[in-house]
Amino acid sequence: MPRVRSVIPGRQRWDVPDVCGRPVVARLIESLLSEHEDVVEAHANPVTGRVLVRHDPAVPPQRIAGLVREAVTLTRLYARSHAVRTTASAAAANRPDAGHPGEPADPTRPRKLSAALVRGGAVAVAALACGKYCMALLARPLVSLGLAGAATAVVVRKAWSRSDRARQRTKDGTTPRHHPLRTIIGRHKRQLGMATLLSVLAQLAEMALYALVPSTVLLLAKGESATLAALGVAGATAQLSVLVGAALVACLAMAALGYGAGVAWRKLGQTVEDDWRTRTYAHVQQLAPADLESERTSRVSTVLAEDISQLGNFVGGHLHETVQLATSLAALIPVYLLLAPQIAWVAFAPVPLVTWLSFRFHERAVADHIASGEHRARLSSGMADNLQAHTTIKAACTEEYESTRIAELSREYREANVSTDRSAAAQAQTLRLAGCSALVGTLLLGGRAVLKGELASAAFGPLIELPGIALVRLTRLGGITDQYQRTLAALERVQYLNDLPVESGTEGCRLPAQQVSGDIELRKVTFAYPGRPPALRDASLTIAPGRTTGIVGATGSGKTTIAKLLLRFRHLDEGHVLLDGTDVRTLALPDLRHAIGYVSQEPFLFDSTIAENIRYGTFDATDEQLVEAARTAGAHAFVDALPDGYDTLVGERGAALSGGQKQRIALARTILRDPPVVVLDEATSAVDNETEAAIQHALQAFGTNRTMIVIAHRLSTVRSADRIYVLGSGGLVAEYGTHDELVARDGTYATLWRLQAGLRVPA
Ligand SMILES: Nc1ncnc2c1ncn2[C@@H]1O[C@H](COP(=O)(O)OP(=O)(O)OP(=O)(O)O)[C@@H](O)[C@H]1O
Repeated sequence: MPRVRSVIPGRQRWDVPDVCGRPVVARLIESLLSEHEDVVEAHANPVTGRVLVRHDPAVPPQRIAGLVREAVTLTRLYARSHAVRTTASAAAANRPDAGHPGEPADPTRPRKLSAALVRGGAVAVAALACGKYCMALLARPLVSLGLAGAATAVVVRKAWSRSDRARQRTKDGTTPRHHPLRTIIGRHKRQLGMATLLSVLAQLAEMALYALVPSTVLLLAKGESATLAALGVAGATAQLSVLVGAALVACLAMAALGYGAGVAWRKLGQTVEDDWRTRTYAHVQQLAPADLESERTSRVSTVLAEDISQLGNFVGGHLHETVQLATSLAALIPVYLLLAPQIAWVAFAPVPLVTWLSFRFHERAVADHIASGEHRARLSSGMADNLQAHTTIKAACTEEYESTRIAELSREYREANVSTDRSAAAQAQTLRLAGCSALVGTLLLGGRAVLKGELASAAFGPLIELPGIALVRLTRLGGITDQYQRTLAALERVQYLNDLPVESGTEGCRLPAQQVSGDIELRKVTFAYPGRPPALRDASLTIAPGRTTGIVGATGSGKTTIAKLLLRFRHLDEGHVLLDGTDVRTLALPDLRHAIGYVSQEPFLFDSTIAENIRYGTFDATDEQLVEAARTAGAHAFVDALPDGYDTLVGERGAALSGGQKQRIALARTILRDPPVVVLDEATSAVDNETEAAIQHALQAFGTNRTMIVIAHRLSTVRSADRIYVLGSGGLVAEYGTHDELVARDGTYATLWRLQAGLRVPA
């Protein structure tokens, strides 16, 4: 049965065992899901058996789950009615191009096969019947080139529609206004023009060189070149010098222009990548925290790193190849038509075949690479886990077990690679063979034409090797098309991220931090995280300006959520959150966030020095101010004791510091900012009681005339607060008062206090 792995708004991942090892089932499920208008993209991986469905986030997840189950059921029904393979046919299924045993046959396969047979038969019959007439027709250059062109177009079109899973769509499902390439290149059209020009010239220089070498050999054989003599260069020696000189110039031009083109394309690729990355990153910075939270961090960073690199790599590498291919074909066809029209057909006959083979082999190579990529991913994650879990491994004495496990993964990866490499080598040589057949055919027919005197050897000689250049480039067509498809898919993901709405509200009412008194009120607030029951239900409380207010309560009672709503990290569903009597939704967002300093339970430290971390957000603070803030946060003593003091590097996410030290650095950062309202959300939960008492003592002066909201589980943290709220479930205020009042009331707080103080709790 299909099993859901993860559900987040707009995306679901499923484990569908039916897909595992069955590409046709995977394709069927993808197309069944993609038919639904709510589904933006469906991808079924026959290697891992996973199905990824991207959908309109407004559609309830249950509906998408229903669609996935329905697609799996339909596929099974289809499999039962169409693909009961007999043992005999299973033997045939072992062919590399056959599907997985037991998987439903491609529904269109019998029809396709018979249509192909009919078409092939018809062509053969026609060829036999027409015989000489057909050959005469083919010998007409425009007819043969037209046929080769049409056949190539059919092959390309078929391959395109087969692999076109990443059709570009805009968010509302309409066709984009610009061609995707134009969207990718953006405003760098001049750079594109220059790179294209250099590519075209480099390609022409290369072709000239390939034409000059046989011309020189011909001159040596014949003793004179009639063409050069007609141009006024008399004598074999002079003619040889001219040809060799021209070859040298072509050689230099090819190298110089090739260098220029390579640099220009790479530069363009880098520029495009840099442009998209800077723009997208700036956009991501502006996203609302709720939107960013709903997108997985790993997904966003994959888009920012890999997808944007794909755009740059395609422009810098594959677009260059495409221009070279187009130039070689565009230059070759007129040259042949002009100089040797009678052999043009044989020179270009392999074009559709090579194109077809290129696509066909590429599809197989992709499947091979997916399989070996899967093994590589398993090996890498196994090794990463292993390295991270070294303490656990040592403690459990499982070193040998782990070594064997990694060796097994490595062996599987090696075997997958060996078979991939073998088929890659076979494919490369088959393509080469197909390409070479053009050379042999050209030699045979061209040679006969020369012998019969129908074709001048001076015209035939330079042409022999030229189709080879185009055919070699053609072998890359499958790869280029695949890269283009991948680039479109990457562009779609990048654009999706860029289409996420930025945080609104920069234009609201102004409230400069100096004018904030810090009067805060939650009025009948109801808020639920997407797909969850309300975290706050009709919650109301007031926080007096310039005072310290403690908020305590059971885990999950909504304490942090109150802070998030105050900072507008989330938008409430009902009610009001007021700062100085103004609804925070109407305040200018920068003003609101400048007015409130927030220290979370798990503070984030950047991979830089302690001083830089404390200064983060108050970059112009003096050293004295920095040390003073660290003192107030109880951080100075331990920082001072470090060999590098404030210049100590804290490591990735502050890995080189203890939890309590990190918290004190984060506290110092907020203290240095000096905001009129401070929210400490379990900000000292990781420090020992003694240090916390010292921090509280230091914070007393800092908290004077400042609104301090202290969220804590440890009641000693809020003991000295002017008012303490005790939250029940859904953020409802169970009781409030000062510490002494609450203890005297003998309610929830008093019970908790006795528990934490180690006093006996009445039964
Ligand atoms: N990003 C989120 N998505 C979905 N639900 C969430 C999210 N963050 C919190 N919740 C849920 O909202 C409720 C309130 O969470 P909140 O973090 O405000 O509680 P808390 O009182 O601060 O808890 P703790 O004392 O454990 O820190 C919890 O049930 C929690 O599971």
